[in-house]
Amino acid sequence: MKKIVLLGYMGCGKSTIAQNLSKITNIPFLDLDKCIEKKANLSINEIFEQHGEIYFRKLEHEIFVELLQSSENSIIGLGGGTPCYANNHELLKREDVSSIYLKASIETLYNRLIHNKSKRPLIANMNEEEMREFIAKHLFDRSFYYNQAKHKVSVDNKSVEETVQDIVALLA
Ligand SMILES: Nc1ncnc2c1ncn2[C@@H]1O[C@H](COP(=O)(O)OP(=O)(O)O)[C@@H](O)[C@H]1O
Ligand SMILES: O=C(O)C1=C[C@@H](OP(=O)(O)O)[C@@H](O)[C@H](O)C1
Ligand SMILES: [Mg+2]
Repeated sequence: MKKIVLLGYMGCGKSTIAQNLSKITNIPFLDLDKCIEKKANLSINEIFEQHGEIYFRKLEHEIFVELLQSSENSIIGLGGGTPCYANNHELLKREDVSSIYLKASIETLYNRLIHNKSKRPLIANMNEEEMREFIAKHLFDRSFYYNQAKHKVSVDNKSVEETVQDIVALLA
């Protein structure tokens, strides 16, 4: 049983690539954020608003562990913070896990997130200048955890299809 785990900062393409990689490989995909929303019956924003981030991180860890324990092969798209809490980065090293860091530049992340921030509570209320500064510092702080991944794929200036092909080649 193999788990292909996609990780990286908000906006690097985890959810999108997981879905497209699944189409090419016929391996079922799961988006951890979607699994969390289903379990809580709340959106990510509502979980942060009603219960706070610590509650979110606890749920995120519990469901990540649950997904890794299933006997099925799967592709799992993590949330941007998953590797950075509850020692989840240690789970990326498991024998049955192929962990892949989708590495993006600050510019790439900013350009993708500036039009996609409303459902991301950590940046939803930031203006452009605050967001650019936040991403730069937050990515730096988190890079230790992202670099625990077994593999790294740059996503800058690549189409979804090109990134999927990079991952297929990597796993061959
Ligand atoms: N290779 C790519 N090229 C251009 N835009 C992309 C690419 N991959 C993802 N996107 C876009 O970037 C945004 C964030 O993608 P998403 O999959 O939600 O990232 P994550 O799950 O890592 O936060 C979405 O609008 C998505 O359509
Ligand atoms: O970086 C983070 O801490 C988060 C990233 C989000 O997932 P995406 O990376 O899919 O946006 C989601 O888990 C939540 O908003 C927290
Ligand atoms: Mg996502």
